[in-house]
Amino acid sequence: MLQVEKALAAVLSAAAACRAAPSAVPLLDALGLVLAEDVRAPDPLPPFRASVKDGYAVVAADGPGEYPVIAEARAGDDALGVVVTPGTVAYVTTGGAAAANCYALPTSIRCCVEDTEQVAAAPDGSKRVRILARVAEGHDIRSVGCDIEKDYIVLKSGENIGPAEIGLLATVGVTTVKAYRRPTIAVFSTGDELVQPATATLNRGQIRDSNRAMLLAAAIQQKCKVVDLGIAKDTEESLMEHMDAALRSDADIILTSGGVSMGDRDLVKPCLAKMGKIHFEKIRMKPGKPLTFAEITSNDPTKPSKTALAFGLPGNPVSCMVCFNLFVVPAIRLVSGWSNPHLERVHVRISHPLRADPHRMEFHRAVIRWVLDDGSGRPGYVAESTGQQASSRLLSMKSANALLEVQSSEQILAAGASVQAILISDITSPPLDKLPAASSPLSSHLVSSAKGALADAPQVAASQNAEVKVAILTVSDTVSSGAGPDRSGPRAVSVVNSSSEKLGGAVVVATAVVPDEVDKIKEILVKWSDIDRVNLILTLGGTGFTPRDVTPEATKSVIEKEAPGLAFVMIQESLKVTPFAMLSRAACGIRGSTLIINMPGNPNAVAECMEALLPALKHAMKQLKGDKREKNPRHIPHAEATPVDQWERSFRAASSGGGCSCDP
Ligand SMILES: Nc1ncnc2c1ncn2[C@@H]1O[C@H](COP(=O)(O)OP(=O)(O)OP(=O)(O)O)[C@@H](O)[C@H]1O
Ligand SMILES: Nc1nc2c(c(=O)[nH]1)N[C@H]1C(S)=C(S)[C@@H](COP(=O)(O)O)O[C@H]1N2
Ligand SMILES: [Mg+2]
Repeated sequence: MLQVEKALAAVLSAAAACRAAPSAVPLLDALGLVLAEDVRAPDPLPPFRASVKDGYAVVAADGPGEYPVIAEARAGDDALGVVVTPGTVAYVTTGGAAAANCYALPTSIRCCVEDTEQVAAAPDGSKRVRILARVAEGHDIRSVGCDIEKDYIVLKSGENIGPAEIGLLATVGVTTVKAYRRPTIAVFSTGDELVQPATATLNRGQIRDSNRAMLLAAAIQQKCKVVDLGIAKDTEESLMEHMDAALRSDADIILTSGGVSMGDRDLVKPCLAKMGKIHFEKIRMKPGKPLTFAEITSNDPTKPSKTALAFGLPGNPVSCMVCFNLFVVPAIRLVSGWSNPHLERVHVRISHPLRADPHRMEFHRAVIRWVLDDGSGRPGYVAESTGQQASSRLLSMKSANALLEVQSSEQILAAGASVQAILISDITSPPLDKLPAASSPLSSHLVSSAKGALADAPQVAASQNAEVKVAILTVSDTVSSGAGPDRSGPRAVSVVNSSSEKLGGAVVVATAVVPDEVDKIKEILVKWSDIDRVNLILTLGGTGFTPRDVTPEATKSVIEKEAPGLAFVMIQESLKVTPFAMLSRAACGIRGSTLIINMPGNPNAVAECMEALLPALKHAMKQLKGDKREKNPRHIPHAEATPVDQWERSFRAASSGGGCSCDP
């Protein structure tokens, strides 16, 4: 079975080759598309010296006083011929032209009308005004091109076009733009048991087809054109007919659901094999294991050869939808020109215990929301499960805005543990009557739901009472820039959770990702140590020899006492795994009552290093808390020791013929 990451990599490499050619798109139709060209400003903005506010153009040297108003330049006027000379002023409005050729001298605009007083008109009826304040030259004037310079590249190829970008295109006069079109997606369901959703009465053995409507909606939500190809029977003939129809529809992506597992009439895979190349057909994930991915080619002689990405999604509706989000959405994004097609991830804290699957990574459906206190005393995201997670139970997808990535393990993740959440929808504020009020600290909610949820499971203390509060810092330019997923952080969370008891009741209370920069690393180490008072910080990555590897330097600059023994043991044990372990310059040490341990960035390294440290970490944690009883396990308390004359003892040993190392 393929790992999820490897499967996604296979999908993305195929999708990259299928990227649709860019085409000219009218301005408003470009919304949501990806730009396929750089866009330059043909002229400066503002094209003339413009007033920032409503007020008066004055000669700066004149200063406060009463002056005749000789002209008016409103927004839209060209203000040509308006010349403000010493002893005169001109009324201007925001955006009104105040170009240099309007005024004889370098002038300033005293824009705040509030800094002036209207006075009675002159006997000849001309307007006069009292200026109350002195102004510096150029004050409140937008110089030519101060917002956008001529020839400036306002938008680059590869950028997503949202409303602001549409505004920028309009600003520089672009009304048709080159952009990547969204793929066309053909959808059909498979299964003899399926009937149309409109079927009022179901005969025995029949179920309504839910997946097709769901996938069509999901594709439309991704701004794709869709082709609805109905329901295929569980026969090779019907399946091939639907596949051909999908290719004839010029679809870039074909989505089928059902018939990809081990059943004797699961015929989608053999059909895909006949029509093209299957890239993979089983994934180590839950739900969604039977997902099949292929590239198939139309052999319609009347048309140029066309290759389409074919996803054989599992029949169970939840499996189908989870696979759509994890694999089809990134493929759509890449075909549509996105440079980073990955789904957005956030770290969340679970508000009740979660049992991990022992064999496969699980994508647990959840509703995440932002709360003022996520249980660690600080604001953060909290995740509520959508309940029973059977892959046939579409209710477990209802309202779900995230998939919690639960690494496979024998453990139960404690309430309050931190996991990575993959965003699959907007984070909306749920109806308050459904969830505890945002202000109530999560901790009270944690304890009640933990007690109820898995009474028989070994309860680990909820985070705020945790014996050992752990924080995990992923140090990586790649992950912090969003160019790739954080594989080490979630793995470290899982390792800590599975070692919780051996660590004396450890819970991950905070996770973060920073680039390989000393200041950024130091800042969070100091905050977690001095403010949040966590007991143990694990940093992941940046301990090697590359120029950007600076985690040890950052760590040494914040620790007060070194703990070289920990680094020694990690390397010693790691050398049994890889000779490259000698390349880790990991540093370990103590700041206040916080132990900071650098670990290598390889996801396996965390488990390997934690394994090496476990025998002594619980002891170390207790010592850090000042637990005086925590001495060497073989410690003989002074009070009980019978006084021994150490010299006498050595003399006797030496003179008893036992010989001594210093004897000639
Ligand atoms: N379009 C659909 N709408 C609703 N339910 C469906 C749909 N397609 C399949 N199912 C249901 O999903 C379950 C699995 O269907 P099927 O056996 O075809 O899936 P599969 O791809 O072979 O994967 P697996 O059998 O491992 O779930 C069945 O209970 C089936 O009735
Ligand atoms: N246990 C263990 N230690 C390990 C590794 C590993 O995979 N497992 N990777 C090694 C490698 S390849 C390097 S380059 C150094 C530094 O890795 P880092 O720069 O990600 O910290 O850690 C080394 N130590
Ligand atoms: Mg099946």
